[in-house]
Amino acid sequence: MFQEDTIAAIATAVGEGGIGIVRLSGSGALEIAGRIFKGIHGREVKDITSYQAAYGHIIDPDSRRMVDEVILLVMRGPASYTKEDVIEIHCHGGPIPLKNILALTLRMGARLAEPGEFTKRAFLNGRLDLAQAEAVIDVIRAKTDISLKMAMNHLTGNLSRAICGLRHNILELIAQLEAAIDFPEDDIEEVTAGQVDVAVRQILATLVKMMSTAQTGRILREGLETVIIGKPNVGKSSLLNALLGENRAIVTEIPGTTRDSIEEYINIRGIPLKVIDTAGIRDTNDKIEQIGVDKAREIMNRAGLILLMLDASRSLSAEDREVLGLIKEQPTLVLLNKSDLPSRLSQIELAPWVEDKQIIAISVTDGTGIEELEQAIVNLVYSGQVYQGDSVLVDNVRHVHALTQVKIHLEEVLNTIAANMPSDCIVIDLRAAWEKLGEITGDTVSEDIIDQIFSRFCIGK
Ligand SMILES: Nc1nc2c(c(=O)[nH]1)N(C=O)[C@@H](CNc1ccc(C(=O)N[C@@H](CCC(=O)O)C(=O)O)cc1)CN2
Ligand SMILES: Nc1nc2c(ncn2[C@@H]2O[C@H](COP(=O)(O)OP(=O)(O)OP(=O)(O)O)[C@@H](O)[C@H]2O)c(=O)[nH]1
Ligand SMILES: [K+]
Repeated sequence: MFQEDTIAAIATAVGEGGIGIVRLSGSGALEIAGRIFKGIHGREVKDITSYQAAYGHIIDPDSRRMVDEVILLVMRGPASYTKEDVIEIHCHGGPIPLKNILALTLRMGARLAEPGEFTKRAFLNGRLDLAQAEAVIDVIRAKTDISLKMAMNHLTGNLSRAICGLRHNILELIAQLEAAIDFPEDDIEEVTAGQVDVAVRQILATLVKMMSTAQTGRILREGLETVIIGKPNVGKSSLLNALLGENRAIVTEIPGTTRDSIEEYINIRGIPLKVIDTAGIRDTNDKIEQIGVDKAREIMNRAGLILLMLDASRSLSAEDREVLGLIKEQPTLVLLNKSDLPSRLSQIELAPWVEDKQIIAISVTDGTGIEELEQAIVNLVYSGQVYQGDSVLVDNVRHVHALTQVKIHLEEVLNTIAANMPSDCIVIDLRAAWEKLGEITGDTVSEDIIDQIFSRFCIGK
C-alpha cells in the first residue's frame, strides 16, 4: 500500500542549530536526491547502500550553484522509518540552508509533507500501529523522564500488545459462539454462555485495571494543572520560584495548532506540574476580593491540584476565609507558609475550613516542608504505586474513551447472557467491543480519526 508521491520536509527544529536535516520519503526520493547531490569522488546516490552516508554537496542542477556542504544518508525501503525509500540530507543547521535545500527538493518533484505525514506513512505501511504512532509525538513532547519512559513503553508496543491480547480473547469467544450457532446439535449453547460469562468477566477485570491507570497516565503525559491560591503576600510567587529553582523548569514551546503558547512545567520528582498562570488576575489588582470570585472558581475548577496558601505568622483574616471558602472536592494541599516566624494562626480556627485536606507547614525562606510538599504531590498523583516506567499506563484521552465504550459493550454481553438471550445477541456486543479495541491500535478506525491524530504532529515527523 505504498503511496506514490514523494514527500519532503525539514525534520529538525526551526531556528539555528549545529546540523539541520531535510528528509525525503517515497518512491522518488533516491532519484530526486540523485539530481541535486554530488558526492565526493563522484559518489552517486544510487550507489550508496542502505544505512550508509556520503559526504558531498547539494548543487542546484539548473543554476549549477552550490547550495550547501552536506552528509547524505540513504535508507532504502522497506528497512526505513516509513518503509519507503528515505533520504536524509544533513546540512548546516541554519534556516536559510534548510529552506533552500527543501525548496530544491520541491522543485525536483517532491511535495511538502503534511504534519506527521512521515509517521502516518509508517503507520499506513505497517511499521507502527496507531497507538505506537501516537507515542512518537508523546516521546517528542515528554515533559519529564518519567513521561518519556511511559511514552517509550507505548512506542515499543507494550500498550498495543495488551490491547491485542484482549482483542484476541474476545475474538476467540466470538468464534466459539458462532460455531455453536452454526452447529447447534447438542445443547452446547447453554454451556458456552456460562463460559462466555466467566471469560467476559475476566476481560472486564483486565480492562478495569487498565482504565484505573488513566488518571496517573494522563497527568504524566499532559501535566497536572496546578493553581497556587492565597491572599496577597502569603508567599505564592516565592513558592513558585523555589519549586522552579530546585526542580529546574522545563519550558516546552509547543506551537499549538489552535494557539501559540509557551507552557511551563515544574518537574516534581518526574511529575510535570503545569502551574496555571494567575498573573493576569494579579496584575490588574493585588486584592483577592477583587479577583471576582467567579474567575477564581473557574480557575480552581480547571485545576487538578490546588495549593492553598496561608500565612502562618498571621491570624486568619477575612481574605483567607474567602479563599478557604473556594475549597471544593478537588485535591487540595493547604500550605501554612512562613513557619519560620512565630505562629499566630490558630489551628482550631482553621480546622472547620479544611476538613480532611492535608495541611503542610512550610517555609519558603528556609526550605522547611518543601520535601513534604513534594511527597504529598507524589502521593496524590500515584495514590500508592509510584510509577517507575516499567508498566503500561493508559495516558491518552482517545484510548480512555475507547476503553469506556468497550466496557459498556462487555457489560451488555453480561446482561444479554443473564437475560438468556440467544447467542447471536451476545456476539453483536462482543464484536462491537472487539472493534472498539481496534480503534486504539488502528485496526478498525476511520480515516477521519487517523487524519485528526496526525494533524497534531509537527511537520517533518
Ligand atoms: N537520523 C534519524 N534519526 C532518527 C530517526 C530518523 O528517521 N532519522 N527516527 C525517526 O524519525 C527515530 C528512529 N526511528 C527509526 C525507526 C526505524 C527505522 C528503520 O529504518 N528500521 C529498519 C532497520 C534498518 C536496518 O535493518 O538497518 C527496520 O526496522 O526495517 C529508522 C528509524 C529517531 N532517530
Ligand atoms: N519569613 C518568611 N517570609 C516569606 C516566606 N515566603 C515568602 N515570604 C515573604 O513574603 C513576602 C511576599 O511573598 P510573595 O511570594 O511575593 O507573596 P505572594 O503571595 O506571591 O504575593 P502577591 O504577589 O502579592 O499575591 C515577600 O517579602 C517574601 O520574601 C517565608 O516562608 N518566610
Ligand atoms: K508577589
